[in-house]
Amino acid sequence: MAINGRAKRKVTVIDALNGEDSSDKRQKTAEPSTPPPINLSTDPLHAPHPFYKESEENGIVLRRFYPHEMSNARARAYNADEIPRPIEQLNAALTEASTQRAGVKVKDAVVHWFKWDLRTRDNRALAQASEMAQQAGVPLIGLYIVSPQDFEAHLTAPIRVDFTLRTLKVLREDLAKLDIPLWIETVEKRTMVPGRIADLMEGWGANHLFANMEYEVDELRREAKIARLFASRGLALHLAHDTCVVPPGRLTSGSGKQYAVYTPWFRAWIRHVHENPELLELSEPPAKNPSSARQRYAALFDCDVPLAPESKRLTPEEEKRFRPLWPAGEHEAEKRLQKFCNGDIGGYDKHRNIPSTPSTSNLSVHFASGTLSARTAVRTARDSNNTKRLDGGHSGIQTWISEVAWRDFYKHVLVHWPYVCMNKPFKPEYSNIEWSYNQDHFKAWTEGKTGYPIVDAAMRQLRGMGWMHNRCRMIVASFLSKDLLIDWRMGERFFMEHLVDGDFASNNGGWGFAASVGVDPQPYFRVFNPLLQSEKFDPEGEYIRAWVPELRGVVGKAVHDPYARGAGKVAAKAGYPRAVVEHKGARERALAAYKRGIESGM
Ligand SMILES: Cc1cc2nc3c(=O)[nH]c(=O)nc-3n(C[C@H](O)[C@H](O)[C@H](O)COP(=O)(O)OP(=O)(O)OC[C@H]3O[C@@H](n4cnc5c(N)ncnc54)[C@H](O)[C@@H]3O)c2cc1C
Repeated sequence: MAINGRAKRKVTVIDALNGEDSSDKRQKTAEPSTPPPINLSTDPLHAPHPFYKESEENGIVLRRFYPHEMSNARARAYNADEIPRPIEQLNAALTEASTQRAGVKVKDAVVHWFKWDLRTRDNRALAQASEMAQQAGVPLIGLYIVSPQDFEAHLTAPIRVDFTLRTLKVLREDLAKLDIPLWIETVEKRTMVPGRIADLMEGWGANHLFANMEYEVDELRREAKIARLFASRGLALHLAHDTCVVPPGRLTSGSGKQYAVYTPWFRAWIRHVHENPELLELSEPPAKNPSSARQRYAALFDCDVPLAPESKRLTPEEEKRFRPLWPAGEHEAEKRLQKFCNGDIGGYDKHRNIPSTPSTSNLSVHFASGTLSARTAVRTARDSNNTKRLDGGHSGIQTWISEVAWRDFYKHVLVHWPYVCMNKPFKPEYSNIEWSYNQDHFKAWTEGKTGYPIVDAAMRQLRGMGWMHNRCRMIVASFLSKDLLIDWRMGERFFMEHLVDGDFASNNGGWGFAASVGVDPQPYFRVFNPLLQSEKFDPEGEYIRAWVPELRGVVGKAVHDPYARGAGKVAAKAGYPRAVVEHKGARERALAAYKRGIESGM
């Protein structure tokens, strides 16, 4: 299936280099123990960005897995269509294999590869796999690969890994009721995943593999590799669009360009869904396997869900704290969605910015893990409205649907501007800002000890729950990148390492917005004042007192700024820190640094 296709391409840099694309080469050679060599070529497309050392030394570019930070020229070459995007490379691989794929006969079984689509209901590729299996009268097999190196490379938080493994248990049980086995296997080296899947398929006598698309760069490149490998081994790979309501690449402006601004994009999104109602049609869950599957694939039904890799394991205390907060599996997602659509969605537009009230859906973990599809969510919300239009009727429902659409938006961005997935900001010139790497300040931020109560409450919520309210995500991201002038990518990384709902596109998009380096961002000269944000969105200080016990004894509005509002003694006695920076001065410093960086012309 070709998507995001482009009729005609200019002569590309790749062509000019006789097919040598350093990023592809990296995929073939990168072994985590030996970082890829630094190419200090003077060719601007291959030379690193002048600040590449800072990004490596501060854990932003993981050299165990990836090459150095690319030059701005290389990012711009993607924008100028001079370097093929990973999605285009995947489409090319799928197109190359299309004739061969069409000729592949169904043999003994059909396989669905679960990734971040851990559900049986409304799962596009799973439904297609089931249909093929049914038509051929053969069993369907589920497959899940645990890839510890992907967890490392993608900074997957232990709480997210734990949620995933618990979800796999639910999924395995649900599939078993349909006599469908779920085979779960750990593959230590991520470069070995394609070959291992092919081996498993051959071992099971299965020729067809179905999977849903993932839009991050590593995954697109891996799938391109699988498409080619499968073609060489007489197997067939089928990919479906599932995670977004509108598949990436479908929405373009009047002049044929991808949208980089949300509002017109959202109007186009609404129009497109109204014109293509099938986008909100739900897929059938898989059908029951023939009972012979139980004998034939008996060993696959015995498969255990493994423990998390050691570096991603929760402590017993964390397990006790987190697990009741985040019940796993698609049934929980369904329950939560129904409850929200029958209740809080009504006041969502009014209350969603108040972090002390449970007014948002708390469904992000389910969207991120694929225990809930965005289609089901939008459709359920729409059906609880008094109109079939997504932009009509109840304003709480409309607003919620428009928030779910942000998730689509950031995935569309990722596909068209893939270098955002390679540690580059959407606007390459924002790479030239001279960030601070002050470790004391960064530590104070991560620990919720900056002396700014709203920031500290939010960071402690993140550590305490593995989740943070959206308003607070914006406040702490702005504080890190502007008040502390710390490289926003350190914050982006810290979020991924701690969020139960960590999703690359939404996290990167959110950081890009708040740090003013992303697509459709806050202008850089708009710097959140943490005190004003605190007074506006937590007027009574309930959120602050819930998460910062040192300030529970502070009465009234002093809780927003205890040392400046006469509550210094209480705060100091309870051990609450003084502000690490003074906001007004920090703001001036940030404005100057942003301006200098943008105007530096690198
Ligand atoms: C700096 C920053 C980092 C973020 N990192 C992530 C992340 O890693 N994973 C993640 O899912 N969301 C992220 N978000 C978006 C948003 O904060 C969360 O989706 C939201 O707080 C989740 O709570 P909820 O499910 O109750 O949301 P609701 O308010 O109920 O919204 C419903 C759903 O819409 C989507 N959504 C809502 N707001 C946004 C948004 N601004 N961008 C993208 N999708 C949105 C989410 O899937 C969410 O579950 C980030 C935002 C910022 C500012």
